Amino acid sequence: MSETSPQQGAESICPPVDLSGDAGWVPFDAPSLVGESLRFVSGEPDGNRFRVRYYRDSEQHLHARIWFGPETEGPPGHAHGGAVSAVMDEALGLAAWAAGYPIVVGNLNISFRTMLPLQKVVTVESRVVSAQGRKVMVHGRLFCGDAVYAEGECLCITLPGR
Ligand SMILES: CCCCCCCC(=O)SCCNC(=O)CCNC(=O)[C@H](O)C(C)(C)COP(=O)(O)OP(=O)(O)OC[C@H]1O[C@@H](n2cnc3c(N)ncnc32)[C@H](O)[C@@H]1OP(=O)(O)O
Repeated sequence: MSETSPQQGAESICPPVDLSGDAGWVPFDAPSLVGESLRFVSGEPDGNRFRVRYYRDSEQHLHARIWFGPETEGPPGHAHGGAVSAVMDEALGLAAWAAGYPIVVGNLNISFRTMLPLQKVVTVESRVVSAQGRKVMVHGRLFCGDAVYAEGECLCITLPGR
């Protein structure tokens, strides 16, 4: 018979982090646009996985301020590539929605440029670069200061009837 020690299942919650936006950014309410379904990345705003806030700038481009917590670990002390990809999938897909295109992601190419240390606040910036027929291309970059951690090219496909 196994017993649970007091430490097990009682992982401590990391302290609050500053996810405030740049001057001129306006908070973007993703659930009011796409519903409450974005729980995988955005669902635990005070947890130890991801903490995310979305903003739009004066040109309506979507930005995400994101903290990668200890539960996103891949290589020791650094974020898992899947965690980075999940963030890019959500942020770049949401950028298309925010631009007026009801889409799902059809193809996502990520270049991992630099290993991302855990418990760091970074930014994802995005641009809808083209829209032809049902295909909407969104480019994005995950960075902090001069350090670029990942770049993404996201082909979004509009859903008929939405
Ligand atoms: C709610 C807010 C969510 C925002 C953040 C979350 C983003 C996500 O994670 S979405 C979930 C992950 N994505 C998915 O599950 C999508 C799964 N795939 C599908 O459902 C379908 O393949 C779908 C809808 C993308 C396309 O299928 P379908 O509607 O039959 O369209 P289809 O005719 O195949 O393709 C339409 C056009 O897109 C192109 N296309 C589709 N997929 C791709 C692809 N992977 N690569 C290149 N081109 C593609 C086709 O070539 C076609 O082009 P054209 O019009 O020039 O002939």
